[in-house]
Amino acid sequence: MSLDPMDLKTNHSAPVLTDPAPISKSRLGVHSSLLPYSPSGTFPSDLFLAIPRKKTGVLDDVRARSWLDAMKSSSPPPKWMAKESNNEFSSTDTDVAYRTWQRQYPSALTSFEQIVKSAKGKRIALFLDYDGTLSPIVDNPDCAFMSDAMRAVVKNVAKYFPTAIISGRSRDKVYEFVGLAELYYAGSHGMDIMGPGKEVNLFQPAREFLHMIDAVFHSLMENTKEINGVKVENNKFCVSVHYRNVDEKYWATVVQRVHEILKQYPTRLRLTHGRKVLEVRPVIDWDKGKAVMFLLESLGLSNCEDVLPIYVGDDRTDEDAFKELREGNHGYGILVSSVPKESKAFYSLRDPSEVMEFLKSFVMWKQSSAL
Ligand SMILES: O=P(O)(O)OC[C@H]1O[C@H](O[C@H]2O[C@H](CO)[C@@H](O)[C@H](O)[C@H]2O)[C@H](O)[C@@H](O)[C@@H]1O
Repeated sequence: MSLDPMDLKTNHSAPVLTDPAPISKSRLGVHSSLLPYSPSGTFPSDLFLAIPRKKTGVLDDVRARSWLDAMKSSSPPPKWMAKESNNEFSSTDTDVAYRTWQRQYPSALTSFEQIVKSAKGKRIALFLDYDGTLSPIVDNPDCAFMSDAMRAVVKNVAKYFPTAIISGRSRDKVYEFVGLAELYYAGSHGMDIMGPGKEVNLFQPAREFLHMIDAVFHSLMENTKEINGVKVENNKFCVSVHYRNVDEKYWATVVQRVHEILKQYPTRLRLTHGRKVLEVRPVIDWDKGKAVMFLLESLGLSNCEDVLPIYVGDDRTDEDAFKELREGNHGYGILVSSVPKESKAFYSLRDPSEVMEFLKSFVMWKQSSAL
């Protein structure tokens, strides 16, 4: 797995890039998929037009500048610069730092016995993130394929435990990558939930944003098209703007173009920051954590006493699920990371290959306990 520089920082080091005007509490719990979409007010009709921009290229907005800072602070200096300033850690230092970190976030592999002990008499529900968890991080998001071996293991594990894939990707895209009809899928960071079988929509809390997100996707495509390396991905209820392949000197331009679009929707859309990606999302009180709780409820597994939910993920958006489980004293979050970082998870795994080992262990444990 390629090491993502973003991992070198803790989750708390970068600002949270959210819109300041969250949805009102009165809408909490309301299935807004049941509400009609109203294109009034904040939805400009001329979004497909390129937006006139300043010639200077200097970021003129505090918020846009803080986005850029977050992108930069989550990337290490180039190797030559690190060497010159004597900043380069030896691999021994890195190993020591990782082992020290593991005291706080023990390996889920070495703690496997402990995990299954606490699962005794309980029903386990598995929640798996996709990118960086089931598939390695790669330069081209369209080529983030999971291995056949991983697919076989996920298929096996789903025979014994209800299993859901929770991803920032569109549900269709992640379904296409995973290809297992027997799973639950929550795409768009949990905003598009489907049950096993063919097209069983369970919940789409951001349905009213569908047209807006689509328009923003096209505007972002238009407004970033001349920036080399940018990739805009339509995730149905959110949009990803990837800058992994953009020269760092153009990151400010990426931010500026995203900001130009986003400021048209000051109360409707917000920006979050993932692994070399900016993500435009609706302002609704919904995230991967809420999706997990929704799925547990739908599965009739929301009784904490006899259910052990386990969530495996690598990204900031997975922290919402870790937090939900930790605060509800409800199962375990497992962070996938090959470098130390702060998390609400309980355990850790280094990379997707360790995730595969962990899932295999579950299958073996279940098979042996059925003998
Ligand atoms: O919730 P996830 O399943 O982890 O999805 C999060 C984002 O993953 C993808 O982007 C990331 O993986 C790409 C492929 O390895 C990588 O090129 C990119 O830099 C990463 O940010 C996906 O493309 C995004 O849409 C997801 O939101």
